[in-house]
Amino acid sequence: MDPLNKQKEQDHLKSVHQEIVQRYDDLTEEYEQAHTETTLVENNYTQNTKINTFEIDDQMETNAEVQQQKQLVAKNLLSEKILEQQLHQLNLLKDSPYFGRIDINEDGDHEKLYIGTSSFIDENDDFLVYDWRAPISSIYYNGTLGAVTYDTPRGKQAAELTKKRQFNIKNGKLISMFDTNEVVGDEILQNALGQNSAEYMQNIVATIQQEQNAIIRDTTSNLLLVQGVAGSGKTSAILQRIAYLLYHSRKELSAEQIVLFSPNLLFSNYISQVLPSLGEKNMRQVTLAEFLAQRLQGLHVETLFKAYENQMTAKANPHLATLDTKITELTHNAKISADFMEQIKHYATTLNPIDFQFCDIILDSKIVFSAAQIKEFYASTAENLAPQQRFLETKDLLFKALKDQVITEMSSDWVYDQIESLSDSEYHDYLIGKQRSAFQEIADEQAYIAKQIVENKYAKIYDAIYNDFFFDVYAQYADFLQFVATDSEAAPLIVRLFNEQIEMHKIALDDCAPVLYLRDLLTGSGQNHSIAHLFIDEMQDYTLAQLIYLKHAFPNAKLTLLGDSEQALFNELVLPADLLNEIQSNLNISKAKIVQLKQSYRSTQEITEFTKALLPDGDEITSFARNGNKPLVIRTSDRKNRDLALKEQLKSLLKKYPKVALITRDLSESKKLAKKLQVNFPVTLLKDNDRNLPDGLCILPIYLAKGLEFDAVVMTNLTPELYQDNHDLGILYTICSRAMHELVLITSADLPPLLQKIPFELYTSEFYF
Ligand SMILES: Nc1ncnc2c1ncn2[C@@H]1O[C@H](COP(=O)(O)OP(=O)(O)OP(=O)(O)O)[C@@H](O)[C@H]1O
Repeated sequence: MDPLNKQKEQDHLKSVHQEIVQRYDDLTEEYEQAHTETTLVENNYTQNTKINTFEIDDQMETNAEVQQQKQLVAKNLLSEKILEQQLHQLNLLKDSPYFGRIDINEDGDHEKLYIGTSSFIDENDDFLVYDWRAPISSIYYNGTLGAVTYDTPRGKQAAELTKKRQFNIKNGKLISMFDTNEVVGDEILQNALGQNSAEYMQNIVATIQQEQNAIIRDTTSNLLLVQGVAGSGKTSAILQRIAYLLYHSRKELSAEQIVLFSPNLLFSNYISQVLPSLGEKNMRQVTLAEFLAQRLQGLHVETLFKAYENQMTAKANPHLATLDTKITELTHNAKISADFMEQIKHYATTLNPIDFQFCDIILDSKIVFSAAQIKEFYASTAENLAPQQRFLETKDLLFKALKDQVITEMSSDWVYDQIESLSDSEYHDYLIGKQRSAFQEIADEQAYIAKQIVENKYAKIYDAIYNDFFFDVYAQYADFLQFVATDSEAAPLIVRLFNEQIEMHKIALDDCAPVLYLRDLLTGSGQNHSIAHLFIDEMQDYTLAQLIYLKHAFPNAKLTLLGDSEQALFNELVLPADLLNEIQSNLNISKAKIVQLKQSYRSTQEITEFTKALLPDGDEITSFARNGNKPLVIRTSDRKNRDLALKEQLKSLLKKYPKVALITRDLSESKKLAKKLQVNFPVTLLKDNDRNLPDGLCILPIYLAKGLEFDAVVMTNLTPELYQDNHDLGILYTICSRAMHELVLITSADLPPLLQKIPFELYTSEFYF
């Protein structure tokens, strides 16, 4: 780079930086002032609310004053919030005002535009920095030098791109810069990818690649299916996409209207800093286990991890399979299918009122409303209504009946006796919030208290009606199981197994989506209409039944689903195009689009070439030209030597890297290894409720490593017995592809069949005999 150019850029940076610092200081002052003012008004407001409100005139006046104060506090808080947000953005800009520059000729005008995480406009209304999400900034990501176009509200605008420059700026200092003709040049990307693994995922705003940009800037698809190979930036791209959508639809969309389903809690925490680093608030995050547990309160919901562990144990010990495991296996494929959900729908819409599984509403062992009575209420509603409307009307009838019951009971003797026995202070407690003048006579006052006493007695019944406790969805689902399996000899066994689990307050994962769907369809509950975008990461781990339920639960949400079928641990592998068709038709979505990402960024070229070779169609994956050591495959004569080799490798890797992971196929193996190694190393054994990924050696089962990455990954006990079929391939591929810089595999003397097909030149061999 010409030193003169560098000097010019340094001077430019200095002046922009100064302006940002100045604005930051001014705004901090403004913020502090606003904060003091809010505290003052708030104090004033609490004083005012303490004013005696007994006299009616005073009360009216105070009310008006309080309202005014309240509005003032709300207004001040809002402007404080806005200032806080601006300060946060300026703080990010202070550190690195921009990362790119584009020079364009547009209709004869020559312009230099600097691109950063948010816009910065000076006092003359000139853009010193353009937000990376501004339409014109797309040229930085998409364009090579020459003729380019970008979107404007008036349609496409043509321009000529004459220069594209990238900067590496830290703490307001220019570290390096490059001119490039590529989409986004290699040097900066090389630099970003060569770093050590960090506690939190970094944003990729400066180096977004063209194919990722297509995902980020898509605003028209109702279903965007991203199928990308391991490490291709799927997660990175969707987090950038969320930031983009928030910018693009600033007025209609807030972070609270976006939900991301993440694979585990470690992952949720790992990605939690990306949006704040882009100046945006985090979306809501939830794991499937959390979501289901929240909707099936009172039951212990089987997690995906538990189901996987059970599968692993069953596979390792086929001779131990019980009748229940066999039934579970037998019904698994049916229960996770779209057909099953369709049958639920059909059952729910054609259900005869007689078969509705209502249950008694009981208070202190006495039936308040019997199941038969509730059935009658249901039967009295209009037949032509949908079941959920009839259910809601039944609920209304129950509320009305309860109200009548309260009125009847108000004048009963026990209520009268209770009022008589009240102390003065208890009596007055019942009248809190009421004006003396509200009652004409003492009898009115007593009736008012009587109503409260009876209402208190029936509060639990009110809750029970409100929460639909008069409907037994589990009994209903058992009835449905009986109904769908009538032809099968196994029907009674299937129903028995489900009922037994419910009695033990447990539910199998396969039953969750169908049960919830049935409940929602019959009761009209469970739908959240306010969510505008639903993102599902690691979608290959979701069943079609679960996706159908999620679409039902968030009916207004646009879907972005991302995954890699090669990393399927829990389900069968499906080809991307088939997946799109299947999802689109079953979820009934128009405007669907699939984007495939083939370039892998996470690992060194050597590691990617190795992992590619594991897959039957691995040729489609492109590795990124960042070099390192070839993966090391150590063949050992026995378990003792495996352990020796493992310790030696871990010792040397821990000297080189902050984050080293020993990834296993299941939790029991992780536990065994942790026990064995903790004598020699500080070890962290990670479990499914852990959130933090500490430095040093982590031992974890593969399902917890989903979506994560480590400087070095080690696998041991790779024996031909354990790694042979396609299911094991998913496990092996997912583990290997977590490695950024080093990969070590410790095997038995005989290589497992899955490794035998890898060309020798793709790895270094060592022997430990
Ligand atoms: N354009 C990019 N610029 C810089 N780094 C990138 C880019 N794209 C991806 N990366 C890096 O590559 C790594 C993998 O990205 P990410 O985790 O988003 O991939 P993924 O497709 O979700 O992976 P997996 O499916 O294997 O979990 C991360 O370290 C990410 O920062």
